[in-house]
Amino acid sequence: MRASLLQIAVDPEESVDSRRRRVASLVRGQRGADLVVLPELWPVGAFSFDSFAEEAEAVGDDARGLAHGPTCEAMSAAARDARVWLHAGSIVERTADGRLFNTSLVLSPAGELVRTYRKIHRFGFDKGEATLMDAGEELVTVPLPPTPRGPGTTLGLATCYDLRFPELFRGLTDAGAEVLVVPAGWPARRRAHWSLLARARAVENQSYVLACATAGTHAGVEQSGHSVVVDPWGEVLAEAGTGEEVLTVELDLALVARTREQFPVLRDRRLGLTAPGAR
Ligand SMILES: NC(=O)CCC(=O)C(=O)O
Repeated sequence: MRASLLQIAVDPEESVDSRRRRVASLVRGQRGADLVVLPELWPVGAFSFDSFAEEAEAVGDDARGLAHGPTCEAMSAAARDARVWLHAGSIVERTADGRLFNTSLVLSPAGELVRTYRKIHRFGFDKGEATLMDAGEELVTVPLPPTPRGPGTTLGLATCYDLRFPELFRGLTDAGAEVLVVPAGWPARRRAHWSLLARARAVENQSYVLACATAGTHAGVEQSGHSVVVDPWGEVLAEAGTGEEVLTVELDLALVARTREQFPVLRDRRLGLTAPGAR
């Protein structure tokens, strides 16, 4: 499977509208890839808390006749034109009852919104995202069908701060995920954590990790960049620098099963142990 990660620069000089148009054209340029991945909250910026409410968008539902917001519309058209599966990163979703979520969108090569994932672990402790948004409650996997180039696979979805919670990734692995996709807006000052955790999640789950971050500086927070693709053995297949960049990588999907068979660490788990006296 050919995957392209688009590490998008989010800077205050560019309006949300023009970034949306620019990113749509970058996605259109990825024809030939099977899967394209964008970062977390790239339209508005993951740390632009003051703009969350203003830039919040509806997530539509064709079956119920509910219109899509502008990012979903633009990404749907771009996925269709490029004929790629598109993990369009995340947007600020506003629900009909006015709540906000950090919601990832997965679109098919026909431009159909097939799944959404609402970020489960909100970042900010008692500030920012953690106070402005509601938390998702559901683990999400997305089956991708085989292509003329190779077999199908199952994506497991997580977003940025989720990377610090191994139990979420183990849940995705138990649900069949083989390729863990992590859009992020990760600050440069914690870049060492980002790289370490992306490799850790790949090694412990014997899965590919596609971790796609933003570049640039917004709301005074310099972004890490360093999007990275890690294989199930923990090898870094490709890593971006700090600027806007496209990483294109060929994934040998059979390596997931081979690694799990040859080094069956997942089979050796001891579940249900408790400390003496624990209730
Ligand atoms: N947008 C985020 O979730 C940021 C996470 C982060 O900065 C960290 O975990 O460190």
